[in-house]
Amino acid sequence: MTCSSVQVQPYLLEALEEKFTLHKLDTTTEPDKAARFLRTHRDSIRAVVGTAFVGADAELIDQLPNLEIVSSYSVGVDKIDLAKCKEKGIRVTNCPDVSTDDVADLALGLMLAVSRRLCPIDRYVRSGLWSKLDFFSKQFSGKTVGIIGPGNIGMAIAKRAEAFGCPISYFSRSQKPACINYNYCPTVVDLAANCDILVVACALTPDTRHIINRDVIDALGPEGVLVNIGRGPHVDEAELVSALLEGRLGGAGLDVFQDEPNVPEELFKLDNVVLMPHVGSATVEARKAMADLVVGNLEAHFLNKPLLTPVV
Ligand SMILES: O=CC(=O)O
Repeated sequence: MTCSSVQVQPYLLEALEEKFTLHKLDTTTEPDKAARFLRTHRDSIRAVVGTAFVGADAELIDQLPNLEIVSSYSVGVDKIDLAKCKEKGIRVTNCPDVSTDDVADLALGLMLAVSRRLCPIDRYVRSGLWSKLDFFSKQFSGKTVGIIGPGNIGMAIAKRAEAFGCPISYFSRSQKPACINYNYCPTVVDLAANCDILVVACALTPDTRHIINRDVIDALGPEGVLVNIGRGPHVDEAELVSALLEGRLGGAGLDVFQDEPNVPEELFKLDNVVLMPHVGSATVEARKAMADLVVGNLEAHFLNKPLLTPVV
């Protein structure tokens, strides 16, 4: 089995080591080392454990002739070549549901942090500027929240925002019966034009890449806030950065970036932006439950039992 060890809890590594023969592919080291690793282990590897950052692309899959399953320590499976897995009969599992509350909590945290300017005001206090600080911020309660992708996470965000008295609008390809109390917008531009805070909560697919483009940003406007807890490539980052620098967008709360771990440096000097290092699901509780699913899926596969959370 191979495991990308970036951002993996010791708990998961220990469980994998106890139950399987684990080879750790450290993707942060030089490419030569990774190539050597694959040459050494390619024939014995029957399972890959991926993460939200490193999955199994066509190149990796092609190098592993005996690969049977990719068990991802993530909800999103955008780093796995699903078509290739289907074609080769390789099973794929992910970790749905167990981090929904934590990701939704972080989305609300980002909305509150940007609206109430929590980070810059905290910095003023720490630097002894209590009496001089500009402490005014914008109300969050009652603001219209627009959700792109009313799936499990999107609905958990909506439910929390409703408790703050926020009317909810949403965009998805079709109207959802579960969203009967929410306002449906048939396009993302329409949604952006009709909300104060726009949240990206959909899966990353070829259709949703750059779903936040210049037109959407302009429709959200200089008072609008963008929150992204989805994936970096959902947003045209160059457009986002210029809109923020030019004051065409009111603010942003970002947990994900186009080229992680690289964050556009221009954002560092902006007080209306809150930056997180892709940690939506990174609570001890959620990551433990995710680790249990990764191991449970692998055990089920090797015992010929039904997978717990199959994707393919
Ligand atoms: O981004 C995190 C995940 O997909 O679990």
